[in-house]
Amino acid sequence: MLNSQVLVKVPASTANLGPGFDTLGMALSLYAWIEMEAADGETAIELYGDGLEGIPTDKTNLIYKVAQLVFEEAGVQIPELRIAMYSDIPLTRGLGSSASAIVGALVAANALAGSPLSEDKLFQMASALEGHPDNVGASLFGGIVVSAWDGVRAEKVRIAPHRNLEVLVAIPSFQLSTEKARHALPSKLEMKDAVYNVASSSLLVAAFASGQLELIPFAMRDKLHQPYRAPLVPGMSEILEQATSRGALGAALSGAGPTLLTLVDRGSSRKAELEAFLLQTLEKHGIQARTMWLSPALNGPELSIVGRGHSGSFMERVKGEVKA
Ligand SMILES: Nc1ncnc2c1ncn2[C@@H]1O[C@H](COP(=O)(O)OP(=O)(O)O)[C@@H](O)[C@H]1O
Ligand SMILES: N[C@@H](CCOP(=O)(O)O)C(=O)O
Repeated sequence: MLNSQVLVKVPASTANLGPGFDTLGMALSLYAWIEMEAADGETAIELYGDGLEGIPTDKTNLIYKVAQLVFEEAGVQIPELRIAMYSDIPLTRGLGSSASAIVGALVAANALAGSPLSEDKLFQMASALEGHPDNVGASLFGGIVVSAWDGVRAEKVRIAPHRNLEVLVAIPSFQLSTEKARHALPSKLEMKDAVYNVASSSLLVAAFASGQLELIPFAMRDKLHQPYRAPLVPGMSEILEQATSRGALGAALSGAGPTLLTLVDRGSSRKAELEAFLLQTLEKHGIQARTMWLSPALNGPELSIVGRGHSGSFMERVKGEVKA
């Protein structure tokens, strides 16, 4: 049965976590909301929130296009849509905004069509659309997600994050597209660097799975992508080298950057020192940034079916002021 109007809250994500390039992802407590319904007239797309300038509000919009792929797959026709989106996830900063938009659109459109597609099917579609499964896996399943995609099929295992894990991100004011940061990568690697990353990434996954947070400083090191991306983010090398001596369990470029991510023990007494270190180091290199304390998000998308005759505005529903 088709639903009339749906609202989806979807988490941001951090990909790679250092050595797990295109493989590891963690959902973060920073969210985007997408509301979708069949439009009476022409398609209308409303964007709320800061920093969404430049995102198209016509049928070239990513959310609209992804929704149509779901309808095609499901064999239903809903060509005209009303879409509203509000997002706290900064765009093009390495916090998975595109993955959140894709996952939110897939889940919303599937719900609108009466949920004909399985969660696994949505994961396969999301991985193919994003081109790598790490961000979309985290946004879709929540927690820490280890995934592998061979270009045809993606498989994943979800790990519940340790309750003491906290996340501090430093988000530079400049944008860096994933596409540009992927172009900085070499086409060939030394065998010793590949071995280093297989070892680090495997150890990191085992540390997360077994709750051995004390292994994170050793395991969260990378020679596969971060050294090549460091010139794109002034101050990054210094932060990655020194963060563990300033109170972090580990530090990494978040996704393709430019955001820098540190994992922190929730009970640490050195949080203020670490935060100041991140901001001062970036500032020393001429980079304005803001910090945010986040937690791993334990769940993937939260879906509400907005009943007919509902009252209130989209933003009131986002803020939970109106019961959907
Ligand atoms: N809600 C959205 N609606 C439409 N397009 C979006 C939305 N969110 C992100 N995008 C697209 O994704 C791009 C950012 O993706 P990307 O470069 O991978 O960075 P990141 O995913 O790290 O924020 C934006 O420039 C925009 O084109
Ligand atoms: N594994 C990808 C992750 C990109 O993440 P994003 O949040 O920057 O889109 C990569 O490192 O290129």
